[in-house]
Amino acid sequence: MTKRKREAAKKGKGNKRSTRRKVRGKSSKMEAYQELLVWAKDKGIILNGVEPRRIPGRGMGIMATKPLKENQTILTVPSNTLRTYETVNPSIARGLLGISIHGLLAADLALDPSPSAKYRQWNAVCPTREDVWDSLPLTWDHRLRDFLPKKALELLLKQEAKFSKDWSMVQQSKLLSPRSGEKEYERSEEEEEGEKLNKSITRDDYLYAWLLVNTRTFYHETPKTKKFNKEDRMVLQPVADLFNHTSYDPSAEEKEGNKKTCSVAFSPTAFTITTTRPYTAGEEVYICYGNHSNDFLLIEYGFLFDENVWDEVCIDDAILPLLDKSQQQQQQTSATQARQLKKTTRRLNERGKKDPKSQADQQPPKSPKDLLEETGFLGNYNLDPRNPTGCYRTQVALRALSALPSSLTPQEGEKKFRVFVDYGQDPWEESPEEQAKLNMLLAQALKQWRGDVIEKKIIEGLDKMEWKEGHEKVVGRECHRDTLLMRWMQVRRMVDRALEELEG
Ligand SMILES: C[S@@+](CC[C@H](N)C(=O)[O-])C[C@H]1O[C@@H](n2cnc3c(N)ncnc32)[C@H](O)[C@@H]1O
Repeated sequence: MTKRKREAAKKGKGNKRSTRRKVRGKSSKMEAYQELLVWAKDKGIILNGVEPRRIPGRGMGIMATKPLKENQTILTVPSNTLRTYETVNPSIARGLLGISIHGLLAADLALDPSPSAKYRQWNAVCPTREDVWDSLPLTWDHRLRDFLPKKALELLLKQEAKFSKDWSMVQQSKLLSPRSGEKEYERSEEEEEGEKLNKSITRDDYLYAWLLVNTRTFYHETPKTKKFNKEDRMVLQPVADLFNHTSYDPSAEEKEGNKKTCSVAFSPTAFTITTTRPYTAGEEVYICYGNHSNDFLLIEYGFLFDENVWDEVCIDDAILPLLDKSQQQQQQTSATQARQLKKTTRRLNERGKKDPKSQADQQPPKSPKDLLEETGFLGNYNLDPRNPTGCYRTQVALRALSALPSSLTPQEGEKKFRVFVDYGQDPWEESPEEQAKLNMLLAQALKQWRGDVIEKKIIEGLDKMEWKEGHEKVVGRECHRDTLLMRWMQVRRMVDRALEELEG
């Protein structure tokens, strides 16, 4: 990878999607959103001082067209315009009993051309299949999964399992199979409706619809949806789904770029979006999809923030090798001790004496890993901008690693560790040297991880791939690898910040 490209990736440039989108049929998109406005007005959707616009790098978004005050309702979407499980074509709903609501809405989008025609203006402003394939890792070459951070990979595998379940229900339903032979009897209206479905959809057609639903639905709780699992209480909302996401840090009111978003509310009659601060004309108006890390935003929404106060990175791959190593050492020590004890016992037996050690004393001492497993603290260690030197679980793991070797007996070590975990007191705090040792332990683990994994395995690994599209050694698309590289630059930044704190 050239220096220029790497710099571009670092700065978050080189995003194919934004460049291509700017070039692709600008005027047709302009018309599309204007048509959407006419359509929305006709449906009773009220926009007050805001309009959809193309935003470079973010597809469509919502802009203030005039100065807005705080607490101003800027969008009202009547409930009867929502696409819900109840608006799904009845033959699809009947054919997919038991599927998730997500899967059902996706089937409706992919299979039913008549509501698609009804929502033509809305469909026209949705991201294209190419946009979705550029940005969402579920569609990427599987070999790139080796280059995803641990949490991102876990999320992706869960998402894939959900998708596969829904797709296999669609495949097993009769909705895709062509009917054999003409029916002799007169068909009912519903059967005729069913006949109109687009039955030849492929996995990719369904995946596109499924990912559109994934990125555009809103939580919707009504007396009827309350009987569903939380994740099934979802609806699609035309126009409201054009709001982009921003994060907000309530603890840093004055921080630049830290914008309050709008509030979203729903009643039995409508969804409303209301400003929570003033906006100037021409400013993009965001909502907040939740306090999400960049791994989450990447897998679920297909983008990364440059600065994200809710970001975090899992450092299990830095900490778990330390725990494994200390467990191996522990096992070796225990084996040596057991051999010595056996010898002593044999000698005592030969002399007709009893072994003075009780059975309890012969139990091998617990390793830090055993202790963490026993107390529910094994794994899920994270760094985040709010806790640059590791989350509470990381602090627990460091204490388990330090307690045993630094105490006279394993029992004493375990007691010290349990004072921290069970009683919330920190014996390490009393001694600056001990505190410094904990910091050093973490700093060493992070440096090793940065060198061996982030630099060598990931960044060099991505670099080694041929960066020219179409070359046989290429894995995935250039924009996919750029995104991965960008993510790892962010991870490395978080690690460096932690090292500054730990060593500074
Ligand atoms: C609910 S839609 C918002 C409208 C969308 N931009 C569009 O063109 O239709 C969610 C998608 O918008 C994009 N998006 C939302 N917030 C973004 C942001 N802050 N930066 C970049 N892309 C964003 C992502 O592609 C995400 O999957």
